[in-house]
Amino acid sequence: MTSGYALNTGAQASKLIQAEPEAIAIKPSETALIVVDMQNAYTTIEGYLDLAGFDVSATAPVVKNINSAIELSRKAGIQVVFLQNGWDPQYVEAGGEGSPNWHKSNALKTMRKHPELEGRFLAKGGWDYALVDELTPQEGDWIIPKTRYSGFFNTNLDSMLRARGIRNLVFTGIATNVCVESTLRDGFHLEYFGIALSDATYPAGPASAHDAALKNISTFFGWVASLEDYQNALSV
Ligand SMILES: C/C(=C/NC(N)=O)C(=O)O
Repeated sequence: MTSGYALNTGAQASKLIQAEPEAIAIKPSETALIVVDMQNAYTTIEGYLDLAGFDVSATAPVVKNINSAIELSRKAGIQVVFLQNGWDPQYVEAGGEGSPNWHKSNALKTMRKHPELEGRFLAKGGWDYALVDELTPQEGDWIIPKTRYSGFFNTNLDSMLRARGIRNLVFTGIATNVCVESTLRDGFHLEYFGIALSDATYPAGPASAHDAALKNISTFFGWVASLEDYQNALSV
């Protein structure tokens, strides 16, 4: 009798990704592409990061590279996972003064400083919260809402990955030094192998913040590859 569910038999060939500090082998069925917070807030002029004073002028090539990574992943049978950051429109999920998030979130701080922006940043249902038009999830992709920097914190991400035997996480998205790094680090502590794509990620802050985050990842928490490295591995 067939149950209608596909079992992961583990018979798939490994793909070798050239990466820093060394090449890493992944099986597509045991790998997910994590697309971190590709929302208007982080990517688009007039979004949160832009209005809070961060430079988002060079995000277009990153969006294009993420699109390529998504298409390559879907073709290879790699699960695509969109993370989406934000809170309910009343900001209850953001935490009040008793939460460090209330004190450190530049979105909340900017809205407090400019009351005319109140309710605009990262509120579920709004334009700022929405994923960018260029990266629309398709059937079979997962969308995981989150309320803090790490995609593992207070979400179902770990159990959803674990249930499918997924052990490797390829990271794209914004920001390299905040939500990408936070999620990759939490993944490391949960025994996931994290690989950040250097040209499919973008910082909140200067290029040096991007470089430092990638250096930290390749030295302590995971691996760093380029989109081309990912493409080359999957095409073999
Ligand atoms: C600065 C920031 C980064 N978020 C992210 N997606 O990396 C924020 O959410 O305030």
